[in-house]
Amino acid sequence: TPLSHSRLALERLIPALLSHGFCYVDGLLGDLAGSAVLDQVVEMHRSGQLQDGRLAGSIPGVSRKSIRGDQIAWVSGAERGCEAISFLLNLIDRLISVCASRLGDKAIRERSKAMVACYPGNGAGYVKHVDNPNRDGRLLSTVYGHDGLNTHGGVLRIFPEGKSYVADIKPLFDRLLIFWSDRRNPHEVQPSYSTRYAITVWYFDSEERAQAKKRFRDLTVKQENQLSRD
Ligand SMILES: Cn1c(O)c(C(=O)NCC(=O)O)c(=O)c2ccccc21
Ligand SMILES: [Mn+2]
Repeated sequence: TPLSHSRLALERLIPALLSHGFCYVDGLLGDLAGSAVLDQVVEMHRSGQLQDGRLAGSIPGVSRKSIRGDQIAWVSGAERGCEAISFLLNLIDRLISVCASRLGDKAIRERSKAMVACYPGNGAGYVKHVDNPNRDGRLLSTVYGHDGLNTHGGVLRIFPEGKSYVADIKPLFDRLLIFWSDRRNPHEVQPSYSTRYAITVWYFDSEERAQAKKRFRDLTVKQENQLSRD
């Protein structure tokens, strides 16, 4: 029920985010809805809707599979066959909106589309990175995992900035992880030896997002001016 979800947010998520910078909850949707989401993601994978993750700059002679095996698709939730994913996104939206007002003076008015990701279990993972290293507006990363119960590898390891410990979080079925997207949370996906599914949504800090858009506009204008002078 919605009440229990907002209480969950208040009692669990907010204190953890403020003290550790990340937090996960298990059993977010429950078995029935959780399985429906997993079924829709598996069907997207089976029907070839997930494409190879782009390489930053393709390295000649190195086969893509060896570096990046993740396959992704961006969904709004309105697509046919994404009804359960849409239900998940609405629930996460509600959770985040309850959190937003209590995470300092952050206004969260927009989010990314959902990135449906699959690691095919060939040992591929994702190198250590920060989601938002340069103030692109992303405030919170949410990762909804539903790996099969037998997870071989594929652990998400977070290296909380300035802390002496790391956090190893398995993408278990119906688990939602939330963490600050900025430099506080460098993280990696360790090599996965079984098919690993996850849905990621990023929530924007409206102020930071507006400034990032302005910087990008100024940069574009500057480049156009430079081009017209060349
Ligand atoms: C496929 N994939 C990712 O898995 C993560 C990521 O950090 N995942 C964490 C996780 O799945 O636990 C990313 O951050 C990411 C960023 C851009 C493109 C693809 C990406
Ligand atoms: Mn990431």
